Amino acid sequence: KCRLIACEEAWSIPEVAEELRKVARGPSQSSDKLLVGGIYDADHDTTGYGKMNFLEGLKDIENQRLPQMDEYGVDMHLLTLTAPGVQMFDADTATELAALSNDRMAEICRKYPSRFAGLASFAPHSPKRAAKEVERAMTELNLNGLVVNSHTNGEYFDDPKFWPIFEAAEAHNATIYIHPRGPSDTLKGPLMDYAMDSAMWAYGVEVGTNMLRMMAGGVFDHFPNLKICVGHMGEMVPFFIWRINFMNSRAQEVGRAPKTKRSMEEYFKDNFVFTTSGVEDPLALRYAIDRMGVENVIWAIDYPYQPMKPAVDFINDFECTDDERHALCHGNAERVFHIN
Ligand SMILES: COc1cc(C(=O)O)cc(C(=O)O)c1
Ligand SMILES: [Mn+2]
Repeated sequence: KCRLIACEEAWSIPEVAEELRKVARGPSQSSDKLLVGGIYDADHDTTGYGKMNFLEGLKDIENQRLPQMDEYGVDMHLLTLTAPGVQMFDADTATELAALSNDRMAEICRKYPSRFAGLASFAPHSPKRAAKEVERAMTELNLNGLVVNSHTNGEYFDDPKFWPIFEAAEAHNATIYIHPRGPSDTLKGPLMDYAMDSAMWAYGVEVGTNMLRMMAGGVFDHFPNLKICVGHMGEMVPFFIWRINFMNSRAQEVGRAPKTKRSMEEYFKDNFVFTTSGVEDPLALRYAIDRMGVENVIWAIDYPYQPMKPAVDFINDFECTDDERHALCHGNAERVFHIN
């Protein structure tokens, strides 16, 4: 039996849930408010999200999560503070709750060192304090990397204001997992109907847009050793990478896009890894492995938003070599997230 480490596993704490409940009742116009209302203010839910009641599963470790991990043979969950994390709060509240969440996460990892690892949160809208939290998380708390939920207040990671965070991440060999959230105010336009604001479509557009802005904006020329992880089979980028590369190269030639030292394909291959979270499609996985290299592909469940058993069956039934299985199921995760 292959060791199974699931690498996009959502979790939350009561203090963050309570703060999100206040956001749900507040004036925010963020596209995330639908989901936040449905999950954290479900008794007032007007959006239908609440019917899927994820909140118990998010806060739980011992009652459901661990027993299911035992039942289905999942050795570890790499925990992340679930989207939108602390990014809808003011910078001070966000900084405080990120630290509290990281402390709680570290406690769980200390209590169950062979079952849980964790990605630390930070407040991107307070970059200097975020860089300090990165250092604390990676040294004092001994956590396994970082997680952030794409944009903050509509700003993307090609903006140099965020670069102190990348400096700290690079210095501590901390991979940053860029997880989705609803589309920013400038992106959301036609995405707000038919439930397209959610994981069905806009989540991928939001993260994919952030990824391309980073690659085309030259972030990896400034931070050549920065490692980014994304979920959902690479947020559509692996399928589109030929066209992205061709059109960006042409844009650079005619001066429409800034010159970069390396190509979009090279940045995606060298500075990104991605997980299978929420895309349980064997053909998509086989393409991703063959196109981007198996060392860049990591198995994940996306619990509790995806049920655990189908995601385990998906990877156990996937046709691959022993080396590929080793890489997908735990080898890549151990390397990228420093898991023993
Ligand atoms: C933060 O809330 C989420 C909701 C869902 C969903 O299935 O509705 C999926 C994800 C996710 O893909 O991580 C996150
Ligand atoms: Mn997720």
